[in-house]
Amino acid sequence: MDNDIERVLYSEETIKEACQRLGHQMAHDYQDKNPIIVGVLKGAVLFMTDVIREMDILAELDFIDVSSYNGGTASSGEVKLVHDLSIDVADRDIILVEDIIDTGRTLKFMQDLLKERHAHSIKVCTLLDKPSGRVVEAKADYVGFIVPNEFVVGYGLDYGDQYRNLPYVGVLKPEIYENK
Ligand SMILES: O=P(O)(O)OC[C@H]1O[C@H](OP(=O)(O)OP(=O)(O)O)[C@H](O)[C@@H]1O
Ligand SMILES: Nc1nc2[nH]cnc2c(=O)[nH]1
Repeated sequence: MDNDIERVLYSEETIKEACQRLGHQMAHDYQDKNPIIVGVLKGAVLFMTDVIREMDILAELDFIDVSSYNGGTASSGEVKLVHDLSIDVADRDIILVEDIIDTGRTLKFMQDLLKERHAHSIKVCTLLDKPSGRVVEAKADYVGFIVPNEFVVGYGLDYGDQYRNLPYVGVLKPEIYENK
């Protein structure tokens, strides 16, 4: 799998430092609020499990599965709810945890859903933010890294549902796409 990577953008060590920074900041901001921390499947799984270990506060965890990339490098433009939350979010403080914000469509979809369900507050923590990809307005409150306009994989992020288990974030060799 390592052989398919052209360039590492964020190493394991760099990601660990970002998880500590973001986790400590959120723990400070959410002390005594008992937030619901919502991981967005599947991409945010690795980031979510690492960042919550840096948060020494009471919190509930939940997951939502939404998808719009169909395995390729371009957004289909249509966000689908694959699996819903299990906790009622009404009057609760929500932290959405994402691996990446690119076009912003996924985040907007989830924010609209949580607002409809009367969440008390909604904040967003993302490992990666790609502002150059935006199609709709979307902003995160806690950001690990601003990424260049490239399709990245690893640490939860996939290409064709592969590469999620790489411990770092990188860019694939061009021939991997060409051979598909
Ligand atoms: O800002 P956007 O352009 O909407 O892209 C961001 C979303 O794309 C990826 O999810 P994807 O739909 O690929 O599902 P996955 O997490 O299961 O891989 C990623 O995990 C984000 O949720
Ligand atoms: N794997 C991956 N998924 C994405 N979803 C939105 N942008 C990206 C990206 O750069 N890489």
